[in-house]
Parts: sequence; structure tokens; C-alpha cells
Amino acid sequence: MLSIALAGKPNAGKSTFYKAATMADVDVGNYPFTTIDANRGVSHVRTDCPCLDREERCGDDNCRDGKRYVPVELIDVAGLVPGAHEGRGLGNQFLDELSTADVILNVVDASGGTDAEGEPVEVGEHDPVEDVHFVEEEMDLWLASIVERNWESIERQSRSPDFKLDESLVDMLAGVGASELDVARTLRDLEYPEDPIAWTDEHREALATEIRQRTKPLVVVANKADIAPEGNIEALQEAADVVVPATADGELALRNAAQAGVIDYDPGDPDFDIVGDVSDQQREGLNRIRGVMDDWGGTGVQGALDTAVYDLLDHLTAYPVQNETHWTDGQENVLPDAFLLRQGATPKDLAYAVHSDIGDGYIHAVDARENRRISDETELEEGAVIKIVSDAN
Ligand SMILES: Nc1nc2c(ncn2[C@@H]2O[C@H](COP(=O)(O)OP(=O)(O)OP(=O)(O)O)[C@@H](O)[C@H]2O)c(=O)[nH]1
Ligand SMILES: [Mg+2]
Repeated sequence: MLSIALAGKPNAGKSTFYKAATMADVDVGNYPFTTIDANRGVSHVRTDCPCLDREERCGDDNCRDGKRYVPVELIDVAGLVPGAHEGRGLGNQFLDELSTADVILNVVDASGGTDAEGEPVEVGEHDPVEDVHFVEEEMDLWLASIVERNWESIERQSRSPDFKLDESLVDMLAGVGASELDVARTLRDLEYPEDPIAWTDEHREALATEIRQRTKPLVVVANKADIAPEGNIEALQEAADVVVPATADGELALRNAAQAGVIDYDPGDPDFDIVGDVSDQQREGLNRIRGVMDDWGGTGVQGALDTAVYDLLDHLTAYPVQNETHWTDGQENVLPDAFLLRQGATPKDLAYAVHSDIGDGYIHAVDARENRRISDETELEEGAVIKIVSDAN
């Protein structure tokens, strides 16, 4: 499963985001380091279900009237402060929690109501732009310290006649999610001495930064948009490449209200309808959330997850089916499985995602939307419905 981690300074709203996105019961509090041990749970990204092209909607639990929710892992870690890689705040051990993540949501308190350490201050007192880059810097330094720690072993390996730097680096960096391709591209882009013994700290830091950029791309979540002073969100949008304005608190309130039957709302909707009895106070609260949604197209929680997976990681959703004619002629109306694959993925990649035996036994694939055999080189598109023919079937 793809893995998304929430990182950022204390008190920015990471656990509130996590709680809203997973509906798990975790601690939230207006003070730094509410979270100490990481929370891991299942959230979802949202896309259009292929059933929207059919007369009947899909009967799967993860499809709500054509809105398809595809599972991803979400990790909520302790707050990060500048200097964390050398043990400040709760230290650096929890940076290790980020090593399995494919993408990071850097939750920033856009209201400026918490200082650099996460202590509450007057709204607007702290400049949230200051909180954007330190997360990347801490992650770079953390990775640099891993490289540093392992360099002696690389030096030792380099004395062997069949030493290959790329292979040794792949071994060393696999744990932080770097693939052979990541290492190959990084080495292509860097200038470095052939002999590992001649590497300086600067070479190792440059390596760490490149690898971090490739393996841990970041989305900035401009949280607390509901109370952010005029101009703060825009300043954040200037300061970072990918910024999603959000109210995690608002999303949590909406999910709770939807669960209680008070509103009609599916995560990621741009708006909601009040369908139950509400007090004046509740109505006022809901309208405040609606204000943020009107400004930014939603609460931003689902939007941030979707941006991370579909835009930053460039993934698509593919749906394997058992029987292509049943899907084509409408006998079968449920798509029980959805897989997130990198853009460029082929039918065989989908086969391997389903199961390694299915991949090993892959014979050919059929596009079930059109009931037509497709070539093994076909690049799958978002919403592909595919029957894999495999001798492991
Ligand atoms: N106004 C407003 N407050 C929010 C929002 N999201 C979270 N908060 C509040 O911000 C405070 C901190 O929230 P948490 O979710 O505990 O923050 P955290 O980042 O997990 O904090 P640590 O675990 O200490 O690192 C709480 O008082 C939340 O209610 C939001 O969208 N708007
Ligand atoms: Mg927390």
C-alpha cells in the first residue's frame, strides 16, 4: 500500500488531520508534543470510479455513488522542531518513522497562532512561511547522518575488486525507500570522486539531499485556513511548489456530522447539505467551515491526499477484474479491487501488484471496458479495468 506521512512542527494539526482522514480515535491538544508514538492507519484517496461510465453504480463498499476511495497508509508522527536531526525536541528517532513513507504532507499552521516550537501565541504572531522549509532541511540532515554513519562500510567495500558504488548505495538506501533508479539518477546528476575515500561531507550531504528529494516529495498543507489572517495562505503558496489550503478541524467536524446523519457529505466534496436537526450554534459552525470550502474548493484534507498521490507521485488507479465479458456486458457490476500504480505502468505491473504469482504467470491482458486484448507494452490509464490472463489464475 502507498504510504503517506504527516510531518511538521508540533501543534500544527497533524493528528487532527489524521483523525479526520482515518476516523481513528487519537489525541489532539493545543500544546506541543501531544503525539509521542506514531499513529498508523488506513485512509483513502478519491477518484472517479469506472462505474460512472455505466448505467448502474458499482456495488463496492469503497464506491459511493461513483466516488471511489482507494486505500493508502497514513502515518502521524511526533512534531518536528528545527534541530531535530541532532536530537532537539523529541529527537531524531521518530524521523526514522518517515523512512517508509512514499510522500510527506508537511502540515503548517497557516494561522500563525503557534511559534516555531509549537507553543500557542496570538493568531498572526508567527510567520508560517518560516515553517515551510525546515522540514525538508531536517529530513535532508537526517538522511545525511544515515549516509555518514554507513560511509565507513562503503569505504571498506570499495577495497574489494568487484565493488560497485551504485550497488552499495542501493543496499544502504533501500531502507529509506530509494530504488535502483533513484540511485542511478542521483549519481548521474551529482559530481563526485570515483573513490569513496575521497568523498567529503559536502558530497555526502548533496547525495542525501538528492535522494530525499526523489524519495520523499512534499506537499505543504496550509492548515487552520479557517482562522488564517488575510494573505497568509497566499504567502505560503509563493514559498512552496505544492500547497493545499486546509481545515483539518473542519473536515473532522464534517465527518462526524455526516456519520451522525446531520449532513450529506462525502470526503472531498466541495460542499455539503444540512439534512438533520441542528442547533443555531452547530449551524454557525458548519457555515464557518463552508466559508473555507467556498474559498478553496473543499476542506483540503482529501485534496491534500489526492494531490500527494495523483499529482506528486504521479499515480493512476487500475482495477483488475475476474471476467472481462461480465464487466463489459454489465452482468458484473462491482469492482472490488483498486490498485495505485505509477504512470507508465503496464498490464504486467498490475499483475505483479495483484500477486507475484499472477505476475510470474502473466500471459496477456484484456481491456474490459472495450473487451479487447491489449499489448503488453500498453501504458495503463487512470480508471483502467483489466482482466489479467495468467497461468496462475
Ligand atoms: N482553528 C483550527 N484549529 C485546528 C485545526 N486543526 C487542528 N487545530 C487545533 O490545533 C491544535 C493542535 O492539533 P493537533 O492535531 O494535536 O496537532 P499536532 O500537529 O498533532 O501536534 P503534536 O502532536 O503536538 O505535534 C488543537 O487544538 C486542534 O484542535 C484547524 O483546521 N483549524
Ligand atoms: Mg499530534
